[in-house]
Amino acid sequence: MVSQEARREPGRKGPKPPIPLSVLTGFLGSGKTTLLNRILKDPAMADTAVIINEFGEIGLDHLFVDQTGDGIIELSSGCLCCTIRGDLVTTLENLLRHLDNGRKDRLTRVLIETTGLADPAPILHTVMLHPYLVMRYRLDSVITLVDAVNGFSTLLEHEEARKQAAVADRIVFTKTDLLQTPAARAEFEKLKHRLGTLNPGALRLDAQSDEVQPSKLFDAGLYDPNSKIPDVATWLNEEAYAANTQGHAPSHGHHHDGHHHGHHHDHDHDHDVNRHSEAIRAFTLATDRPVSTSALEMFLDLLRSAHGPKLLRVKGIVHLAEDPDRPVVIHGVQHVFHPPTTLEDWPDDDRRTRMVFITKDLPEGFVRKMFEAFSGALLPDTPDAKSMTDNPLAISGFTSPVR
Ligand SMILES: Nc1nc2c(ncn2[C@@H]2O[C@H](COP(=O)(O)OP(=O)(O)OP(=O)(O)O)[C@@H](O)[C@H]2O)c(=O)[nH]1
Repeated sequence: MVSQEARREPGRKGPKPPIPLSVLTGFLGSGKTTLLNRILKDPAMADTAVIINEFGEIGLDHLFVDQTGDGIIELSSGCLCCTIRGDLVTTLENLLRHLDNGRKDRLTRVLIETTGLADPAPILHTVMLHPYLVMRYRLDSVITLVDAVNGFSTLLEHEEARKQAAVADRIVFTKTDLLQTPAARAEFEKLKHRLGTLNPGALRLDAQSDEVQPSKLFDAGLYDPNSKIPDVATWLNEEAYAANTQGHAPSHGHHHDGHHHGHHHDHDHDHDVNRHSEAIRAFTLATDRPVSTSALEMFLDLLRSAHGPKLLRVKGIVHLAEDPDRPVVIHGVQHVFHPPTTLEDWPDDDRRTRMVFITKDLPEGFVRKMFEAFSGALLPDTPDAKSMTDNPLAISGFTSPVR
């Protein structure tokens, strides 16, 4: 699987390396087509297949994308995340078929542009859950465009926008050239602060600067094709989560459901920003203690079966008790986890188990307690482990298989 790719020597026979697949998302009018047009001119984008999802009876977006020909595939008459996932599977299969039968020479990456209202998770699931596609494609980056002018109010008002921001590996600010007034710039600061809570680990880029290039947008996955040693530190970016936790005192972790702040424009305090987005949290768990394989499986199984929809994104590297020299990498989007990957070695001296979480309506304390019950204090009758296994709701989670 992917770890084979990391070990592959040029010219050696074996399964073809998986093709990186990225998702370009962002709210309505955030500038997806504009950015796409710009990066498609870059020679690094040659041999990229772009799948554009239209929503509405007559697809128009492809008319505005400059490049024509084989590379652009339009999927219309529905939204990828809802009704036309089958079309996406067929399209991805056809691309492989063309590659395998020689009708297409090279396919270096696939980029899927979603509609502005799409939840990216089901699109990622389409690939992760497909037994063949998951072998031939690997999830590389989720790139989320955020309008610097309207982004703050969009985040406040639209759940889809918050989800798009929360699952991103890259956040690209668009329209920063329009931040002309002090008020607009102050609003932009609030937007950045809010994004820091939703998703502290994503690399931020400005569409108006030269930094928005394929090399910065892509290759955000664990595996850099140019390097044999996976860059786990960059991939997890756990320091960003730590800074985020320190920056937000625990007393701000709760929200006031009974009190809705209808007007949010002139409030800058965390409690006032938005009661909804407070439900999305980003945090990290770490432990020095090796984790047994069964404990890891139970923890993940319970999490994803009982709380799957609340796990917007989970990434981690785990020190297994049974195989301490070969860490296991986990990666999940909601209830769907990639098959865990075993690395041949630790990427650096840090051999702790580390996991980063972006959750919705799932408090950090709950996940932490559960993790401690299964990992740290795994002795059978510690109070935490006991309370977990005594919980009938928790037990029901054990029944579904870990992929
Ligand atoms: N000033 C400025 N305008 C921008 C920028 N990026 C995009 N726009 C403009 O914003 C409008 C919307 O951009 P699009 O690229 O069509 O946005 P989109 O996300 O593809 O839109 P939908 O497909 O409707 O979701 C267009 O008028 C663009 O010219 C930017 O960085 N600065």
